[in-house]
Amino acid sequence: MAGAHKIKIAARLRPRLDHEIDDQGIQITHDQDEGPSWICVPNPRDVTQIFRFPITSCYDQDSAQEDIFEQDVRPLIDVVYSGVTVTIFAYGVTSSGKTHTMQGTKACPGVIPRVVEAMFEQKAVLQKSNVELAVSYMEIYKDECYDLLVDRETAPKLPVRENDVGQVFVANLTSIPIASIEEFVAIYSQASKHRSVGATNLNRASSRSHAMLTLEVTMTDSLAQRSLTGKINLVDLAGSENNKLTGNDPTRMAESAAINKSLSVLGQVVHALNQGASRIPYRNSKLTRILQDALGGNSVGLLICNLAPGTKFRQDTLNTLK
Ligand SMILES: Nc1ncnc2c1ncn2[C@@H]1O[C@H](COP(=O)(O)OP(=O)(O)OP(=O)(O)O)[C@@H](O)[C@H]1O
Repeated sequence: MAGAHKIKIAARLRPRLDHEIDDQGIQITHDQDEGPSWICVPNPRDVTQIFRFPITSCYDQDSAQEDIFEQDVRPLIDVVYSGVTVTIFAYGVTSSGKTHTMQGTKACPGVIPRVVEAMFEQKAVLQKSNVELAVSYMEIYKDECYDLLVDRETAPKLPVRENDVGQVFVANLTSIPIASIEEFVAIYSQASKHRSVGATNLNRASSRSHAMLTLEVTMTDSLAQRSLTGKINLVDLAGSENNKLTGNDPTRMAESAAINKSLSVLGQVVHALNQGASRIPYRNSKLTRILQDALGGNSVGLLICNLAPGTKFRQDTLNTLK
């Protein structure tokens, strides 16, 4: 799906919110022909200079949840069912629209509910008895992994291990079989409550951790005695941090350092993969270490850069796009 690139990059600019000034700080322009769209950001130090970033999959303020799903996400469902691991990330500063894009609302469902629906639709098309779906859900907070499908009060930090063939995995992570969308919704809403309980206990907001929801499909051919497993990881990344706004609170500074380090390593990994580099720095953060198999090999990735409009986000937008 991504041509020469292992990880496709898409961008989505959210609309201006009611309390925000309409200063048209960040713009999207389209070429007349079929070429890429351009995200245009004035240099904060010299507004006569405009940085232009070409992005093939570009969604402007008026784009709908279904646009991004139909164009960039739905084609990946078949890829998952062919036994491949797919990972979709939402990346961007706080309030740029990551959660809206991934989760959405009841009226405007985002990537997660649409993926779940499409996974069940595809299951119904295939031989039902031989196809099983399971869900797991975890978060990475300050470079440690926590299971969101267990009670947060007692949840231990989960260790990251490597198996005999060098595959990295999170040990003891709960995986629950799901037979219907309703079952998924019940498990997911309970897990989301765990996440907010954890947030209160640890004095943090949920956007200060990375949340990874995984749907795994196992297709068993009993005659041939073989099974095939495909996976889709849906990752709502922590908001990238502007250190100037973080203040001197030691807890916040430690969170901020962990978030920025893991996001910067993710950026380096995506860049190295897309350049075909021989050394990929997966080991430099837990996020990329866990996703090592999901990012490399035959896996497929989609990184959605969420952008907030307005002049005050210019520097953050430049950091995201660079
Ligand atoms: N495409 C969109 N259309 C309409 N409203 C949007 C859109 N994207 C984001 N919003 C609104 O903008 C606000 C911020 O969005 P959201 O909470 O998704 O940001 P976020 O990047 O997940 O923030 P955080 O990092 O703090 O979790 C919310 O009120 C959301 O409803």
